[in-house]
Amino acid sequence: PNSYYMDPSDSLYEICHRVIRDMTQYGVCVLNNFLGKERGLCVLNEVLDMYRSGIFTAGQLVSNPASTEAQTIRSDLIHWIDGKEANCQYIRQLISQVDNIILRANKMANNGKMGDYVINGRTKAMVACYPGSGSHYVKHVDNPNKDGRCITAIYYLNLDWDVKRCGGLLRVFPEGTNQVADIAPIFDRMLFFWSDRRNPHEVQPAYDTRYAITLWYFD
Ligand SMILES: O=C(O)CNC(=O)c1n[nH]c2ccccc2c1=O
Ligand SMILES: [Fe+2]
Repeated sequence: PNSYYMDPSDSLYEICHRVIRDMTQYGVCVLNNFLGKERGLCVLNEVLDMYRSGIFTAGQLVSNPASTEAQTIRSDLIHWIDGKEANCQYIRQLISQVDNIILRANKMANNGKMGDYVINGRTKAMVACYPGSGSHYVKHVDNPNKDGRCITAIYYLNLDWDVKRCGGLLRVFPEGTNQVADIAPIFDRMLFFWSDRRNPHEVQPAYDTRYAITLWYFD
């Protein structure tokens, strides 16, 4: 699915129409320039301040099967927020913007269902940081066993991210095709995909600090 470059003049209607179309056709939707540079930078700065304050919890330790020594690579570091915390006003605005799109798209989609779901809630926001040095996330399905999560929404915050230099590519392996969707975690990019077995995906080793904010919507 070629990603869509948003324009500040895009109406909520147009954005939702695009989300519905891509989710229905590909199960994946990419929106670039989601908040615009200024507000995107405000969100990034809130995340950087959070990270520097050290409240992120240690990610899983993954032993590095490739190497012989028992070197372990720390993978994702995460922190859950509901957006009402202090110094999170721009993250809160991001969350409500995504809520508006999902809930409106849900209404607009045929018979009030996007896919086969009637979305009625979401998780808190998970701020994730891959601290470079090869940190990655092995191929997985977010919701393999019907835990209620149906849409994964990820907002990327990485300025001047060059996958050739920094790695950290998100590769989605949509079920039923040998086509993969390669999504670079570039600044101000918004990504939606079905959370279930239709979209196995992996985060390839990152060699720079890589930030993202994820929301899971459930029915
Ligand atoms: O950052 C990305 O591009 C994709 N990211 C993921 O697929 C992803 N999926 N599930 C998780 C569960 C716990 C902590 C981090 C994660 C995580 O980064
Ligand atoms: Fe995932």
